[in-house]
Amino acid sequence: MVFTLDEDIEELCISDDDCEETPQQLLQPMVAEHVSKHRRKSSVLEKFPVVAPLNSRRLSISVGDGQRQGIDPKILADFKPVRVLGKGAYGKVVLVKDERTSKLYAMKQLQKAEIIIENDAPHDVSKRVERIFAERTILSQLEHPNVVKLFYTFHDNSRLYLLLQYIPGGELFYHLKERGTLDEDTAAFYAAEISCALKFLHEKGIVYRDLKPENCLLDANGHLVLTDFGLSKKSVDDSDSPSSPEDVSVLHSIIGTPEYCAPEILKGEPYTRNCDWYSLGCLVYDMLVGKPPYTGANHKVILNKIQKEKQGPRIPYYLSDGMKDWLGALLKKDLKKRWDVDRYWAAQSQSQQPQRDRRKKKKAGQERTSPYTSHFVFRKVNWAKIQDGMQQKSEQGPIVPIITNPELAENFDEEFTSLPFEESQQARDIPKSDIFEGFSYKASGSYLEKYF
Ligand SMILES: Nc1ncnc2c1ncn2[C@@H]1O[C@H](COP(=O)(O)OP(=O)(O)OP(=O)(O)O)[C@@H](O)[C@H]1O
Repeated sequence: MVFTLDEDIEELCISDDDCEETPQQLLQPMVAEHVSKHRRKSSVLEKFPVVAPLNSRRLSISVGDGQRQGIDPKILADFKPVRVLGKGAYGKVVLVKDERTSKLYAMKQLQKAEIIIENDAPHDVSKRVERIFAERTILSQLEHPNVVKLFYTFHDNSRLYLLLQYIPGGELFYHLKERGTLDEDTAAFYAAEISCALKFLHEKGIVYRDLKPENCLLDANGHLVLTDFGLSKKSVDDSDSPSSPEDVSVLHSIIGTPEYCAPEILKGEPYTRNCDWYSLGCLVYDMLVGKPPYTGANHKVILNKIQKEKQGPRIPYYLSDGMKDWLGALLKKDLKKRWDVDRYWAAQSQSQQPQRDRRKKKKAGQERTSPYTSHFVFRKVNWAKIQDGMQQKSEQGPIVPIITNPELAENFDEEFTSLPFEESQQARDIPKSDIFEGFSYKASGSYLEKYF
């Protein structure tokens, strides 16, 4: 499945003024103290109008509103707010406690008035609504140890609410601030857990598209959990052939954080699920070096920098040869030369390989056909254990968050936890809108029992 981005990307020209660093500076090793001082948040997705694709339809929602379905809908009064955990484009994420069961959840609140902006073109509004429904629908269909779980959704006159599994270890990069950079084995550990989550999503036809530090949380045992599916896309089929005519132009959208974004997306070209592997390369580069390969305030600046490099970013000399090789294979700016991880995930016997692949291999072309999971950087990784969830259940990760009391949200930034949550209770009513009808959802009884 190939997607395109229809963002208003202006004509892009290479200008020296846009570049903030020389290649030499890029290659300099960074002292941990320096890195931690300079580590910053990647840019937050702004609310900006989007143009709906010609043939876009609102995602069909299989589960109706609670009342209509008789599913015992939740209401806001069922939950006591405990602390603010974070902020997003349309509202806050608040740690809440179920008044009846005392269970903790992360409640993502989205303000309807921020979504339905008066004077906005109707298709812009419907595009935003579509994304919100997509997050709810996609999450309700997923069950993976490295993907956040969704338990309930509901709405009232002013807001939409997603009741998510509370991930108490906070953002991975919160811990990185204290450490500066990670060693290669630790980075490979997180890379492997993210890879399993991405592979799982891709197999379900979902492109995540928003891999960035803020969306990588640590659970109580130090395992990585992906959150925020507000930009992910589910395709009708999961084929990856760019030549399929109905594939192109299907999904148009805006990507929020340019630093971790694949060049084809920044250029507004068709893209595939492979864009997630480029983002993983950027994220791991950031873990090891202290910043992503290309930084800049907007798409144009970053794209200028990418275009200056022939193949991909220069990788610091102090990384091992194995890590340089792995990063280089994922950070190829040309989609055709980038490692097609989904395709070459594990070793295949000769007979399993399509005729086409074998011919390519003989020609020793640019495309990498070696199995991803057997790469040298993953030599200490037990893939089977991650994939069946045993590692996440029975072993601790390399960074174990300190949690004396989960209600204290000790691993979240004070910038958020110090915010009064009362403030987050004020929101403008949108009484007469039925655009959000069908949003409410409750996970199955067995699912709820399994995870609580
Ligand atoms: N399940 C969770 N458990 C704990 N904290 C969470 C959870 N989900 C989100 N957070 C915190 O809240 C922050 C914002 O959440 P999220 O990214 O889902 O919101 P968003 O509105 O989609 O943000 P954005 O506009 O950046 O896409 C996260 O970076 C994280 O720190």
